[in-house]
Parts: sequence; structure tokens; C-alpha cells
Amino acid sequence: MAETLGLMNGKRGLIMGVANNRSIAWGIAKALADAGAELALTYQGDALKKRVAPLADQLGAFVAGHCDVTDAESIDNVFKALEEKWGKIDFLVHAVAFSDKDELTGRYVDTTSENFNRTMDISVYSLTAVTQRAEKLMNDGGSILTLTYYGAEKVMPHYNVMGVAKAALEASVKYLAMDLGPKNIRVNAISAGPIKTLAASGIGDFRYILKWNEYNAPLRRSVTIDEVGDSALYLLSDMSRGVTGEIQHVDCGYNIVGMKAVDAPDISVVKD
Ligand SMILES: NC(=O)c1ccc[n+]([C@@H]2O[C@H](COP(=O)([O-])OP(=O)(O)OC[C@H]3O[C@@H](n4cnc5c(N)ncnc54)[C@H](O)[C@@H]3O)[C@@H](O)[C@H]2O)c1
Repeated sequence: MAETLGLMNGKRGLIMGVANNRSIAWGIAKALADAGAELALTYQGDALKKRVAPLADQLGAFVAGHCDVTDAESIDNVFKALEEKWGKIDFLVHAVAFSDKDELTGRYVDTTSENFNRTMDISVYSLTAVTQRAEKLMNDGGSILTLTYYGAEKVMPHYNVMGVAKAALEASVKYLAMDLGPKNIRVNAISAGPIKTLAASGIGDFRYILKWNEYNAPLRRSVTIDEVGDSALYLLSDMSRGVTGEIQHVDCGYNIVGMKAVDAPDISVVKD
């Protein structure tokens, strides 16, 4: 981890999307805590509470409660808890996405209306829903960060409706950045390279996608949650005070590549 002592001293914020210690949100939480931030975490349902509570303890973080972004009341309760505890917040991390894994394989054209709408609600609208609440607590400016993926820009195998959702999420970042800029609230996204997490395990042939990235990214490896965490620290701290509406790739450079590297081996899909 990079040396960041004190960069976030005096700053407080909410991190949504920690499921376990492999979550990207956990990498971000660790980087922020190391830099001196005070954190609040949410969890989605009792099953995840058991995992999130000990992780929160490790960082001395406040557990702001259950939050399912499809349930507006649960979002309101979390922000009420934050208002009571701190009065204001300085940053918000939105690392939340979901789609039916049966539709993260095969053809996009077969997406159902039900899963399309659910994917959009959880993975796209939720950023706007939490931003509405955060705006009221960011009375001294702030920084909001979400997580996206290259499948928003280019067609990736099996990413399907999630690619469409991430494209909408990236457009939301820009519209929110414009709306909140006059209040000195910045809104950015990190487009992370593939990382083996709970959510990623739902994507068809994920190991193949991961390997392909490792062989073909300029850095010839895949990115880690700690590296995403350090880039998030930049976007959530005053170091990036002149940056908003930005989609920052943190993917070992994969997004600049046009075709297979000449030194990359030919690989094929390996089924578990
Ligand atoms: N892992 C990757 O390869 C990768 C790459 C780029 C972007 N991302 C994005 O990073 C973000 C975090 O995912 P991750 O890979 O760390 O996986 P993860 O499974 O650790 O985290 C996903 C989180 O979304 C939460 N979530 C899902 N539905 C929810 C709901 N209805 N209400 C509240 N929370 C809900 C889960 O509780 C979980 O904490 C997602 O937006 C994902 O699309 C992941």
C-alpha cells in the first residue's frame, strides 16, 4: 500500500458494498482508514452483517445498518443514522451492482424485461438515490465515487445487461457531476479491471476474462483491490479537488489495448 499518512484526517464518509474481504469496497475502506478517514459501512441483509461487522471492527468503522438499495426506507435509515452520528459527511462510495447470473451468460438479446429493470434499479438508479441523500449531508462540499467496468464501453463476453447498466451508470456520473458541481460536490467513477469477487463470480467464463486481461494488459497482470483503493483515495481526497465527472481506468492499462499481445499465449475457456 502507498504511504498516505493523514491525507484523510478529519474526513468522514460512507462506504456501501462491502460483502467480504475480497470486495473492492473493502480495498477502498482499508486505503481510506489508513489515510486517517472515519468510516461508516452498510451491509445488505443479515447474512452479510456477520461478515461486515468484524471487518468494520478492524477499521474502527461505524456500522450504519442494513441497506438494500431497492428499499428507499432502508436508504433513508442509513442517512438518518449518519446525520445523528456526524451531522455531515465528506465522501460516499457506491460499490453496488446486481444482475441475475442466468443472464450474465449467453446473449444480451435474450435479456428479460424483469431482469433488465432490476439490474438498472440496483446498479444504476441507486447511485442517484444515495446521491440525493448524500447531497443534504455534504454541506461543506464532498466527493462521491462509484465503480464501473470496461464492459460499458466495449462488448465483453457475457457482461450483457450489466454492460448496458454500466454505460448508464457512467452517464449518470456526468449528469450528477454537473448538478452538484456548484456545491463543490464531485462525482467520479473508477473503471476497475476484472477482480475475483463475489459479484464477479456470477459472470460467465470469468476466469477466462481474468486470464485474458493478465496476459494482454500493458502491466501483464490484473489489478488488486488495494490498488483500486489507493486510486479511490485520490478521487475521494482533496488531491483530486479539480476533478469531477471523470471515469478513471484502474485496470493495469487494459483499456488502451487494441488486440492480443504478441507475447500472450493463446488461451481457451476453462470450465470449472
Ligand atoms: N470485480 C470486478 O471484476 C469488477 C470490475 C469493475 C467494476 N466492478 C464493480 O465494483 C462494484 C463492487 O463489486 P465487487 O466486485 O467488489 O463485488 P462484491 O460482491 O464484493 O460487492 C457487490 C456489493 O453489491 C451489494 N449489493 C448487491 N445488490 C444490492 C442491493 N440491492 N442493495 C445494496 N447492496 C447491494 C452486495 O451486498 C455487495 O456488497 C460493483 O459495482 C461491480 O460492478 C467489479
